[in-house]
Amino acid sequence: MDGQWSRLVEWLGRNGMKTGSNDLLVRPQEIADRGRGLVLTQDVEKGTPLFTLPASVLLNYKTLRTAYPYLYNRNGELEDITATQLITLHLFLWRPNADKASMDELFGPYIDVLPSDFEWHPIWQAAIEERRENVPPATRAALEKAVQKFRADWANILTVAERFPQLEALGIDRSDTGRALWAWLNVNTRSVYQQLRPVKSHPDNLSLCPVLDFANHVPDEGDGGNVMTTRSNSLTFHSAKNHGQQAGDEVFLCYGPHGNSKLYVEYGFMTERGAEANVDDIVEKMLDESGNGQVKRRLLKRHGYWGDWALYEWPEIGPSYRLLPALCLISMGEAEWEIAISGNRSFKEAEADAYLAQICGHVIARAEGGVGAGNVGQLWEEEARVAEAVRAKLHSGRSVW
Ligand SMILES: C[S@@+](CC[C@H](N)C(=O)[O-])C[C@H]1O[C@@H](n2cnc3c(N)ncnc32)[C@H](O)[C@@H]1O
Repeated sequence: MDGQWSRLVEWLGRNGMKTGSNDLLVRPQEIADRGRGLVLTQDVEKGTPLFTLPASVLLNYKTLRTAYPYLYNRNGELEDITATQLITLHLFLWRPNADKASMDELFGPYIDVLPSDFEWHPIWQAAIEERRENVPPATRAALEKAVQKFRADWANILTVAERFPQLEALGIDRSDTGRALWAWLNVNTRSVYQQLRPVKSHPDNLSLCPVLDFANHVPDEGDGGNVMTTRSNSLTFHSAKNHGQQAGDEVFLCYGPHGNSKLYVEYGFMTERGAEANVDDIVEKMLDESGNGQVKRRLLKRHGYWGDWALYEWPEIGPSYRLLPALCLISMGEAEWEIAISGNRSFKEAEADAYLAQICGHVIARAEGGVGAGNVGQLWEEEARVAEAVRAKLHSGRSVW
């Protein structure tokens, strides 16, 4: 890593980044159970700028334009391929072979420090090894969705490659799905949101960022550093705003307010913070069995209360609030429910409590059969724990809504 890091810093310097000891205040280091992480090279106050990446060293659809100009329209936007797919294609083409350096003239020294494999990642195990762990239903559904997303992205990359002789000439090995997934997982586990297009929510708003992508996740936003971008698309990483830190301390980034199921599926790791259990499958079944299932489904969708029903341990023990209208619809007439949802009548919480207790029972029972090692075991254990906690709160007579 030392040699690769020196080459990366040298490349960053050549491309306009300030890399002096007072400009770049971090270096990568192996951290137990987290792979590599970023550590401080000196003591810092809270909110200190740790480094600035100029726009030219960020790997995104804008900086790839010189390599694939024929994929862009007159306004400089991608036409037939998404940013995720284009970056995946670029990494696929320039993945280093064995111990050799990447031959990419644009981003070679950066591509050299990307992870050498993702064989430990659940999406890899599902998509390449056809291996499915026995995980809770919502985690399984999310995993299948991610595998489908990868397959669709790879299929479109190949379709585009066929249409453009310039791409075909680069010699894409269509059968090398593992190489494609290596590239795709790099994008999906390491890119950060960066607004590159006028529309904030556009899916092409993402960049792979050298150095920053060594930062590991921390659940509390205030314990992680802050990413600030400028109009010229350069990016500065500031240390945590909650506290100062000392030389040798790890600096983190909060990847978002994600529960362990999402962290497991998307990033392949979990934290110790706050168990949760998604109960979509159980509630769907209860609604169907209560009669008029299709009408109830449409009603909940129309009012934005369909799905994403969960039990939480953090920041407070209880169900997601959106579960209340869904559970009330099990026993209420549709007309009566519409009056309640419009705010003109309140929901009957006592009835919802009874259904919630049933749901907790289901979660606890299914977790008994769901054993597994490591992360998988932890997912099941957390489901049971949160369901027991919610049930205990119900039994104590405290309101859970
Ligand atoms: C953006 S990279 C961070 C750098 C990475 N550790 C490396 O070695 O290159 C994201 C990956 O780091 C690991 N990771 C991040 N935060 C973690 C944490 N809090 N605990 C364990 N692993 C973590 C996961 O493998 C995740 O997919």
